[in-house]
Amino acid sequence: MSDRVNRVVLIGTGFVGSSYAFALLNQGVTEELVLIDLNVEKSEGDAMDLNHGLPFAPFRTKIWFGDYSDCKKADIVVLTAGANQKPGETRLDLVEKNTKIFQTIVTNVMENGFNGIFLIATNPVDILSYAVWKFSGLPKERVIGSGTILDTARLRYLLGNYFNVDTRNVHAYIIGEHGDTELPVWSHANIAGISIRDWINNKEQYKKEDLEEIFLNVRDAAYHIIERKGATYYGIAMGLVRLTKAILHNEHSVLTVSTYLDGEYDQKDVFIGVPAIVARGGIHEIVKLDINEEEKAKFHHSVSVLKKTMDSIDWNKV
Ligand SMILES: NC(=O)C1=CN([C@@H]2O[C@H](COP(=O)(O)OP(=O)(O)OC[C@H]3O[C@@H](n4cnc5c(N)ncnc54)[C@H](O)[C@@H]3O)[C@@H](O)[C@H]2O)C=CC1
Ligand SMILES: CC(=O)C(=O)O
Repeated sequence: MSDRVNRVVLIGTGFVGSSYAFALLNQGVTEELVLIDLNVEKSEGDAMDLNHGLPFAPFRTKIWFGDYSDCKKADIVVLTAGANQKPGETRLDLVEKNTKIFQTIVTNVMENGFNGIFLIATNPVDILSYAVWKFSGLPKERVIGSGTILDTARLRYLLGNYFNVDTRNVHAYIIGEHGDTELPVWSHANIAGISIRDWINNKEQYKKEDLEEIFLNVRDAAYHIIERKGATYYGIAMGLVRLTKAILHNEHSVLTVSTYLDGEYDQKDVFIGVPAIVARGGIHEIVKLDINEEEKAKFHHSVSVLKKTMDSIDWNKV
C-alpha cells in the first residue's frame, strides 16, 4: 500500500451503514472512516461505540462523526441513506422518495469538492446508481452500485450448501436488476471448473428442478428476511466491504456490480448488475459473458423493467 491515507465517507448509518462500518473496522480496510447521517445522535453514538472497539481491531482506523466538508478528501463515498422496504414493498416502490433524498445528498457531496468514487447500496440500487451518475457528473467508471453482489453471494452460499462444497469454490453469477427480475447465469456456473450441469448429471442425488428452487430462494431472500426481522444488513455490509477493498487495494476483482452499460450485453443507458473488474479507478472493465438466448431474453426484460421505472421519474423535477 502507498503512504496515502485512505478515507471512506459513509452517508447513512442505519442498519446497513452501521453494519458496514463495523465490518470495515474489523477487516482493517481504511485509515479513515467518516460517518454522516440526518440522525446526528445515532451517528455520533456509532462513532463513539466503534472507536471503543479499536483496541481489538487489526488496524488503526480513525473514525469520526463528520459533515459534508469531509467528502473533499474522500476516496470513496458510500451511500446507504434512505428508506428501506417495509414487508410487502418491492425495491422499486422506494424509487421516488430515495431519488429525492439522493439529489440532496449527492449535490452536497459534489459541492464540497468530492472527486472520488461513489459506492451505492440504497434501493432501488440500479436506478439510484444512475441517479448518482446524473446528479454528480462523474465519469461512469466512478459510480458503482452494489448491484447483484449480494444476490450472487446468496447463490454461491446456497449452491455450496446443496453440493456440500466450500462456497468460495462456487463460481456463479446473478445478473440484472437487484430485484424481482434478476436472473442466474446457469450457462457459466461451475464448481472447481466443472459445470453445474455436469455436477447434476454425474450424481443421482442432484436434480435440475432443485436449481430452480435455489434461484427462487435467492431472488426472494430479502422478502424472507424482512418478514422475519424487518431489514437485511449483514450480507450487504460485507459485500460493500469487499467492494471497498477491491477499490482501495487496487485488486482488479471480478464482482457483480451495477454499472453503466453503453452497448455491452446489447444494452445502453442503464445501470444494471453484471460482472465487472473493480480496481482503484472504479470499474476497470465490464466482463462480457457469452450468455445463451434464454438468459439474453431475461436480461433484456430486466433492463426494460428498470427503464420503465426510470421513465416515470421527471429528472428535471426530482
Ligand atoms: N443493495 C442491497 O443489496 C441492499 C440495499 N439495502 C438498502 O439500503 C438502504 C438502507 O437500509 P437500512 O440501513 O435498513 O435503512 P435504515 O432506515 O436503517 O437507515 C437509513 C438511514 O439513512 C438516514 N438518512 C435518511 N435520509 C438521509 C439524508 N438525507 N442524509 C443522511 N442520512 C439520511 C436515516 O437517518 C437512517 O439512519 C435501503 O434503501 C435498503 O433497501 C438494504 C439491504 C441490501
Ligand atoms: C434489501 C435488499 O435489497 C436485499 O436484501 O437484497
